[in-house]
Amino acid sequence: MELKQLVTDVHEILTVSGDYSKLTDSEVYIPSIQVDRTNVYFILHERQDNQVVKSLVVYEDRGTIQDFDGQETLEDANKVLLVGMLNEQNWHALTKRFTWVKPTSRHGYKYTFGLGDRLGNASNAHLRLFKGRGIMPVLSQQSIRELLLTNRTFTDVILDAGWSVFEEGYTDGWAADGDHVKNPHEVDYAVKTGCSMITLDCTEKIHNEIADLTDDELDAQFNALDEDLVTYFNKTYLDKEFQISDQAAVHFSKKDVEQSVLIFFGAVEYAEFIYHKFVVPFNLDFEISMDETIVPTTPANHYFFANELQRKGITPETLAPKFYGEFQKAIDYIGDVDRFEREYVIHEAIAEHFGYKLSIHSGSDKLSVYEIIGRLSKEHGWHVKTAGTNWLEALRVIAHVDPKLMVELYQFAYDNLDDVAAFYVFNAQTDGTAPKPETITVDNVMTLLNDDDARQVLHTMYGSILNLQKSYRYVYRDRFFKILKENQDLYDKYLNAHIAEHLDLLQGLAQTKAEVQAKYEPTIQ
Ligand SMILES: O=C(O)[C@@H](O)[C@H](O)[C@H](O)C(=O)CO
Repeated sequence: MELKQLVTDVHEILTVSGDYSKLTDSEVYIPSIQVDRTNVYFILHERQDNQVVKSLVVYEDRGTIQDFDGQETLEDANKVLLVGMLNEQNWHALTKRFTWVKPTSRHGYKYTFGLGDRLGNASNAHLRLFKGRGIMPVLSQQSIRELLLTNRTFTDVILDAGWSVFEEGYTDGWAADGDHVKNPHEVDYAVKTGCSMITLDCTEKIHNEIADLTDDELDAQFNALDEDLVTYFNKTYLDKEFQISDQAAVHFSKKDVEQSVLIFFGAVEYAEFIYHKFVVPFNLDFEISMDETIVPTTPANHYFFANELQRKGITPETLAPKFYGEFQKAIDYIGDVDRFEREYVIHEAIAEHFGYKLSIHSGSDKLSVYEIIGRLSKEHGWHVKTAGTNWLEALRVIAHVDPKLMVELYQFAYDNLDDVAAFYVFNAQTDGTAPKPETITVDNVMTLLNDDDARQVLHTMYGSILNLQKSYRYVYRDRFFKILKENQDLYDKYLNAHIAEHLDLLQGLAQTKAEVQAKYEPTIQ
């Protein structure tokens, strides 16, 4: 790029008083322009080999610009024009000048939505969709499992999202979720790399095996606890009914008390430990999740958990119970929707009573229940987490642009599904109903992205696909990213339709799955 031309661009920006629509240089990405007195910052988009190459342009006082890392600079009177990469040093320098570029707590935002961008190239499209929607995007939301499988770090994830925030000029606030962190080591890592939020996954502290005990065995284990605990739990809960709202009450039978204690109390104590070690000292936005366990969280379990947390002085920002029915990855809700609604009313009342919001995990594609969640949590707010399904939208681009490659990817994913057996639990893994690869051709490959079982196979196999090597070279990764880079507009269109379906239902802009599908899906065929 021509530095003198960029100085001319800066002067033009400074003279047009905020109306950038007629800027001469079309490589200046208009949403990114920031002017602070006579300092100017923007992202330059240069087209090379059908791809957009992005650079940061800074025009600042000579005395202050030093903390940026420039590849090229040019002096202009008492100013310096600098062109640099979208790297960590430059992002930190920008966050000192524009606080909104940094992730922040969800506290005070009524509706928040986790986007889980596994590839680091979906946030621009997401931000364009979220502008003006009144929902805070948790752009950076990755589980430790995803980091391991994609070979990324929390720093990579935050930087990818943070640069998109700057590029799109998104000043309304965004968050970074260290998702499904399970032990102090992982929490520490999330906190120190700048996550504004953690999701403490209590799975390993939840004793599912208790649910299989007979009544006598349950009773014996409960009564083997120290006497003061047994007395306290019985006195507080046994045969008590807690009226938590006009519509909702929670009653504790003997079994409810004993199961709640033996299944969940260890997790309560663990949450207390993490709270004092990390949440308070680092002023973290705190979510507690118990969704990836085997036993559903009954209303009694949920009330018990929340009440014990409150007794310890802990109010998380959000809490994710395991709701009735199945929230499997990358497909719609499985279960009786009416019963889901009846139980959701009680979970919502418990959350409101204790002062936090419900968090809906594995939220991608749960279009059959979003109208319910949006309606019942409208007053108090909600947090919904997608489960990395932007990856499937990326595969939709591959299927569209290079169907032969997509046929190959599916064959590979299908044949190597054991790779993810230790990471994910899902139907398609076990029931053998996923389409047989020999039935998939370049002509029907697109159907994979709309087939539940095929979606699950592809959704979970991202790590194996991206990291497969032969002779020390990636087999798919480079081709995959090249296609995405060359077709970012198509990818953005798919991303937009996918997430917009969720948001419209949650926001009450549509009432049924069929309605949002009819609205968005014809646009992505
Ligand atoms: O694949 C993952 O580990 C994540 O996408 C995970 O499913 C996600 O963070 C989640 O659980 C959201 O509910």
